[in-house]
Amino acid sequence: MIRVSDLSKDFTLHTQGGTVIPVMRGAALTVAPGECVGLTGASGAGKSTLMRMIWGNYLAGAGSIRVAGIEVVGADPRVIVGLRRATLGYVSQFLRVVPRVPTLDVVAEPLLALNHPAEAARERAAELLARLNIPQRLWGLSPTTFSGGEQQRVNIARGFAHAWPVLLLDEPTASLDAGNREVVLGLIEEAKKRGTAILGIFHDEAARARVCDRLVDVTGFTPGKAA
Ligand SMILES: Nc1ncnc2c1ncn2[C@@H]1O[C@H](COP(=O)(O)OP(=O)(O)OP(=O)(O)O)[C@@H](O)[C@H]1O
Repeated sequence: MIRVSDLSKDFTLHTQGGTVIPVMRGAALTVAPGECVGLTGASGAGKSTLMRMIWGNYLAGAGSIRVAGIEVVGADPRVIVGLRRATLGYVSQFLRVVPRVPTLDVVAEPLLALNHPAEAARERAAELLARLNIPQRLWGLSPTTFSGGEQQRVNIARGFAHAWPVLLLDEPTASLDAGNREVVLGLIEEAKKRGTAILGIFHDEAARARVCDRLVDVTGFTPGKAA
């Protein structure tokens, strides 16, 4: 479902005399349906950069990223938008939302974008919000004023609203209490069972050991540090 091959990336610091920083060389990995692969490597090794290239936010310098058979490197932005709508989900570390949109709609939005009936979309959103212990009195409010942990749980609910066949998870259990962490691990396990291909960054080692089938150390793709 995800196939990365011979991927490289440099950052050019335009505000600092155009300094070019090579951050990735020859990155390669695959994630099969129903599999969860964890990215490891020290801070700064390039885990987030690799994830953002797959998501289509960072441009790759060279190489190939195929998500459900679609080439992401050099893709037209419309292709990326289409891929994200139906195929590729992403739970980032922080929730970014349009202000004033109620939480229930924030979570239902991916389903509404796929033309699911509004009532069914909101039902699914409510089910996830309840499961993630967001009090019902908050559902009608914008999550912009929520606590960090509440925002993260809204983000996770949104990330699991649609059954995206491919899912990117950036520290989904960070800063969650034990009960909510358990809920998130359960959601990940359910997604794997229905065949979702998952690529994740988990600093929570116990969570990683529980849900990941394999680990890929990105240090092997860091220029000058290759094993
Ligand atoms: N937008 C950017 N502009 C310039 N350099 C960047 C940018 N984003 C990341 N980098 C550099 O790329 C390298 C890899 O960073 P990245 O955030 O991918 O590491 P990471 O493995 O996810 O680290 P962490 O575990 O600390 O989140 C670092 O040296 C970082 O400074």
